[in-house]
Amino acid sequence: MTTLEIVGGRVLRPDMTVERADVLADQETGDILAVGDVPGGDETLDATGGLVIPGLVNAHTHVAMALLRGYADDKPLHDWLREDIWPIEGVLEPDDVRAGAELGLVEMIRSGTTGFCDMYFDVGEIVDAVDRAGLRARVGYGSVTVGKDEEAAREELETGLRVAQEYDGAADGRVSTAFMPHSLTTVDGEELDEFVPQAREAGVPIHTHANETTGEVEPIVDEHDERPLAYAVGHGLLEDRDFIAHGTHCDESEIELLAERGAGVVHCPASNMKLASGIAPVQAMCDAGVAVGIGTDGAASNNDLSMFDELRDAAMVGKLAAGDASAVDAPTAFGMATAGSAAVAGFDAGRIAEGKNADLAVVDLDRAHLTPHHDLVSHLVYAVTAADVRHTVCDGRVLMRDREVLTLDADAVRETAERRARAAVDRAES
Ligand SMILES: N[C@@H](CCSC[C@H]1O[C@@H](n2cnc3c(=O)[nH]cnc32)[C@H](O)[C@@H]1O)C(=O)O
Ligand SMILES: [Zn+2]
Repeated sequence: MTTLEIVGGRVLRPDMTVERADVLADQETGDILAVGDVPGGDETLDATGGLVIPGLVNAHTHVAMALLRGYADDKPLHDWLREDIWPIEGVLEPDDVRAGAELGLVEMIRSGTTGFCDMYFDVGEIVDAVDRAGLRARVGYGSVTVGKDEEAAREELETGLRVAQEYDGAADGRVSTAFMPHSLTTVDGEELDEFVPQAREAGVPIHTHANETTGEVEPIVDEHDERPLAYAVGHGLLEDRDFIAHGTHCDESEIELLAERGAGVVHCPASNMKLASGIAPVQAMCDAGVAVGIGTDGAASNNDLSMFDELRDAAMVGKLAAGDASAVDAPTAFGMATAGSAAVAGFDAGRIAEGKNADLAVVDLDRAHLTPHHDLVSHLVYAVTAADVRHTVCDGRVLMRDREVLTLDADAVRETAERRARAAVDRAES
């Protein structure tokens, strides 16, 4: 057994209290062995002046879209996808997806994110990048069938199933998968009826975008005379390991349905604000007992992958939505982005406790904007930024030490991404 010891810092415990403690991780199993007074480890990380926190879990993103950051802004979802994003995604090559994924992974490691859920294409490239970068991920192929002929539509869904089976357990078990029909309006009900049972048989959960905009809710209500999430249940979705992205426009009956069935929701506040999609009723979901996590969505609708920005957005917009300054308080927000997101993703992470995955980050507290230390959970949600993250660890392995990313060559990743992004834009616009 080789061990990693994180020494000299304070530790955020699962009950959101902070104590002076060291953490010992087993680097073979990737689990936390002990928190408190621990024996010396084979490898040491210095956390003096820092706070050891569970690594953040970005429960819904499209990591390779880092390549499209700033490519198309200031439009609503429908136009943004159809006029800009889908056309340029149509010219992306597997090496572009790899370059975008690596760029996004560097940004995640730098901002203390240790796990994420991803929906995209060329998933093999993403899995390879995750394997080398050292993070934990649940990945899938986003199947879109709208506007496609029958054969192409079937191919999309078959690819989704094949990808979910092929990569489950990859990267020494750090990669898991899901079947990912893109949304309730871009895949139709009969297609779900045929493919959802096959995903169940394969034993993978199902992840889809749902109720993101009113433009996605209205057609389903008009055509089927039921709310989208009731429609989803009618087509075999929303079992307890399943999770939806957004849930921006959920009424009371849908919140109840999610709670009853145990399906998760990933709140993406920045994307919802930027595309003016709406404001998710997050406090009401939490009150009803819905499993809620937080995600950034892709960097083209955010425009960054820092979960610290997302935490602040989630707390702020949650208060506005509820008309109540006590809604989505700091411990609730931080819990959603760690244990909440981990539960939605199906990761045994999100808490610093014995037996949990050793997925964590160390935040430097000795900074003017984090002074004084009245309440460190408040700082994590309202004041910490990505640049305050000093070390990042996943599965007991150090991915970033003293702000240096160890698993990817951050400069080379940035140069390749810049070059490939330019070439992709030239192809898309020629
Ligand atoms: N199989 C499809 C790709 C689907 S991947 C998932 C898709 O979701 C898109 N996407 C990104 N953000 C959002 C969002 O907020 N709502 C819906 N779709 C999004 C993303 O651009 C990508 O096209 C194909 O080959 O074209
Ligand atoms: Zn999305």
